[in-house]
Order: sequence, then C-alpha cells, then structure tokens
Amino acid sequence: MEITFYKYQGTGNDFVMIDDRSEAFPERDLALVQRLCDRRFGIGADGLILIRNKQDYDFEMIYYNADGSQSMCGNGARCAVAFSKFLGIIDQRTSFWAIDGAHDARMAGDWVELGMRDVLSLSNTGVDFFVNTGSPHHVRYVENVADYPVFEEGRKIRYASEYAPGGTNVNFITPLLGGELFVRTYERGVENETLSCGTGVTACALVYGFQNQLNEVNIKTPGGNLRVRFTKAADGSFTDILLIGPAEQVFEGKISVQ
Ligand SMILES: N[C@H](CCC[C@H](N)C(=O)O)C(=O)O
Repeated sequence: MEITFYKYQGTGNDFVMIDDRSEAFPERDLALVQRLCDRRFGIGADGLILIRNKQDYDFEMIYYNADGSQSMCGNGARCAVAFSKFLGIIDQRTSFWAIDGAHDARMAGDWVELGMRDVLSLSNTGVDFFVNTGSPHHVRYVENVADYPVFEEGRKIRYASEYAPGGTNVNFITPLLGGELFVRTYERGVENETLSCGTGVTACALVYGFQNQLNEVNIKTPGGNLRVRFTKAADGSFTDILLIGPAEQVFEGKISVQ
C-alpha cells in the first residue's frame, strides 16, 4: 500500500497528516501507526492524524500518539485545521469533530485560533494540579524548568498509581518576568518530552490564570510560543478557551508499506 502524507508541525510538536476521506487507512492497525511515527524506521512524528468526513461537520480528526493510543491533541488540531484549508475542505473558519467532541477554529494568517472544549474544574493533587483539557494533564510548578529533569520526573508521575491505568501527561512550569509562562511537557503516548503540548499549555494557562486572575496567558515552550485565552466563570469552570499558535506544513511524501 502506498500512502501519501503531509508532515506538519505546531511549535515543534510534529505529526504525520493523512487525507483519509476515502477511509482507506487501516485505522485499527496500530503497528502501522507506530511504524509511520518511528523516527528511525518510519517518517517520524509525535503523532499521526487522519482527516475524515463527518456528517454535520467540515471534517473529523482522528489523532494517534506515536504508540498508537488515541486522545485529543491541541497542536495536532491546529495542524488539522491548516491541513484542511490546504486541502480546500475549509476556508477561514471551521467546525470539526475530534475525540472530545466538536471544536470551532479559524485561520489567523499562519496561526490558528482553536476553540477548546469547556473545562468544568481544576483539581489539586498534593501541591500540584490536575486538569483535563481534552487530554489529562498534571501540572507542577518548578524553580527553573529550563534545567529540570523533565523526562525522569515526568515519567514517574505519568506512571504513578494515582493515574493508573490510563496515565497522564505531565507539565512543568516556571513563571517568567512579564507574566509569561515557560512550560516543558512529558507526553503520554509519546513517552518522552515533546517540544510543546497544546492541551498541556492550555492546562497550564488555566492553572496560572486561575491563581493570578488572568484570562490570557502567553506561554513559551522549547518549540515556540503559544497564547491561551479563556473566560473564568464564578463556579470555577472555564469557557471560551482559545489555543492560539502556528501550524506549518514541512513536507509532502509518499511511503510504501506492506
Ligand atoms: N499525548 C496526549 C495527546 C497529545 C497531546 C499533545 N500533543 C497536544 O498538543 O495536545 C495524550 O495522550 O493525552
């Protein structure tokens, strides 16, 4: 089977994107997903995204982590919107379907403004925080995230019994001067630090915004800068959440697989 794919990246979180409106891709073949995401034996990516038709929506995005597990992916969703524009499925605005439900988004030049699902509440876990922004996120403040052992410490929390059996993503944050946050993330399903995590920076922005009476947070990640806007309700919930950032097509390719 020959597969035409497009490689996209959103602040260094990278994805194999496939126009699968023909539904030819074997969506249960997780070994194939793992192979395509393998950085030595395949194309190489943090995840793989299928674009499919969906009644009542412009498209559906099906996201796989590199290990074949599925979740919502904020950076991947931004790339899916840019890819759908490239394919001519959408123009400037869209409503699409993902594993956590419907999302609205709009193109803003090379950036994408992605509507995230409402978040009902943050929770405390020890001195840390937990919030689900379409995928689960543990959030920990650290003294200097630039020098922090993200892989080692992130892995411990990801596999902690409190999160069994599904696990969680893990974000470490250090506030910078000027109200910006520096975030580094250990990602479940990639089982490593990624250069950024969209649902992760959204989780961090909600935690920081809640504590500092903000409704917009600029986030620095090793892969680039993102912005998160939201409305805090009196009941502790968050609505009108926007994840704003770039999405770039890096290259197009074909790959033959058995
Ligand atoms: N690894 C995450 C999904 C991808 C999240 C990340 N790539 C993003 O941009 O949101 C999980 O399994 O929950």
